[in-house]
Amino acid sequence: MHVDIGNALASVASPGVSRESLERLDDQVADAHERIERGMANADHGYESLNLPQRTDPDEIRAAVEPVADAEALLTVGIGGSSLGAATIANALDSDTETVFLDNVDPEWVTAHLDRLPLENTAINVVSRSGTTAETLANFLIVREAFESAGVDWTERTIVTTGESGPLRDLATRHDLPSLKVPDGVPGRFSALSAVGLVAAAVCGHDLEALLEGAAAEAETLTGSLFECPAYAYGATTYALDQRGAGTNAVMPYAESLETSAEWFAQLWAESLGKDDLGQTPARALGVTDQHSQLQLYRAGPRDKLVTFVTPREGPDRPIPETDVEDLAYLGDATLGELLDAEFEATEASLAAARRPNVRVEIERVDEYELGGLLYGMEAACVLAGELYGVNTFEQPAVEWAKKATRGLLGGGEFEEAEAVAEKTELRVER
Ligand SMILES: O=P(O)(O)OC[C@H]1O[C@](O)(CO)[C@@H](O)[C@@H]1O
Repeated sequence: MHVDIGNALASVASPGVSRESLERLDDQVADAHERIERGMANADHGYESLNLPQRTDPDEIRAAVEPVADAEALLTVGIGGSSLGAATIANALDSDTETVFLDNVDPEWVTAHLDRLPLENTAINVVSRSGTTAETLANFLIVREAFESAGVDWTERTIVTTGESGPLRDLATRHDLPSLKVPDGVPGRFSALSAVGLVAAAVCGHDLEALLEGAAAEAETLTGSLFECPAYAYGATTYALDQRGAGTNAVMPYAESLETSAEWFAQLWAESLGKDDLGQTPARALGVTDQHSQLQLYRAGPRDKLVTFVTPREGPDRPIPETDVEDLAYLGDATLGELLDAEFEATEASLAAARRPNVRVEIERVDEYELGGLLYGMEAACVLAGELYGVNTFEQPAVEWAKKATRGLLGGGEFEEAEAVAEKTELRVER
């Protein structure tokens, strides 16, 4: 990926970061890079994520999905990092395989998906590192029941990706299901370039080697300076802007195919950096659509955010037909791609003109190689930012409270968190 931080400089934006500040910060980047390199070399928890381009075995993944490689549809049952990486890749790339990601427990929504999928020709990709995530297991039990009710042998259509032990590992063993292991030392939000993210890509027929080669090429750019490494330029600049008041990072891809990547980024950024009262709030946006929605706030609201544009340099195009509507005649001389590019450049300039910080992240095009580089680059940026914040990037203790409360509310044990739910302070305003 390529990064342009020009519109984040103090000479352009407020909040902004001066070149001098970036040069001082670069010393911390160099120290952080040494810790990151050491962590990778030692395969330390979390840092191991940045070794995935070398660790992941595409042949092992293809072998596991071989029984369902011809599936008409793929149903992925997982949540958070066990779904978003796979969804980012699947939703970015064209495939004849219909993909559905069950990463919520909305009964109407789950039922609607199950009712319309051709279950006899649908593969089930159930993913959970722990194997105990309530949403994933509840949805898997419902999916299994739906297959049984339809007379389809779910054991012939299911691939399991999970940890070394736990209920899902037991299920795979009991039913002799094709299974893959969630790699040790890789938190879910950093696992897109492992079996967790690549089983879906394999079933969809995507080029796993190209995804990993793009990631490996991005890994080669990791040097000790933000002025030489795009990932570190992004991680350091967003950190510096947050330190200067940009507490929100609105990620705005200018491609429908990259919309899910903003959702994936949101988990990566929030769950990695949101600790010890620190962290930057990721907001999800989409270009051009949000120029007619959130741009008003970004350009004229509080000076508390930066906008991260993610844009492919090239892609398929389509001419706009001529029109006899005089005011719109200029459109007939253009293509949709030219309109999209003009709108992106205009919006980027619009923010700079209002001295609102923004960063441009570019990839050549939306293909496996470039996507692998983007995923890896943002992961490396996040690891660097975590080093600069001084937080524990790779744990997520704050999510456990609600899990315990949920379990307590459903009679799954005695949890004081569940009691706290009952003590909610109310001030109801009824219609
Ligand atoms: O893969 P698992 O263990 O089902 O966890 C799913 C997701 O839930 C979390 O643990 C947060 O609850 C995420 O970090 C993770 O990606």
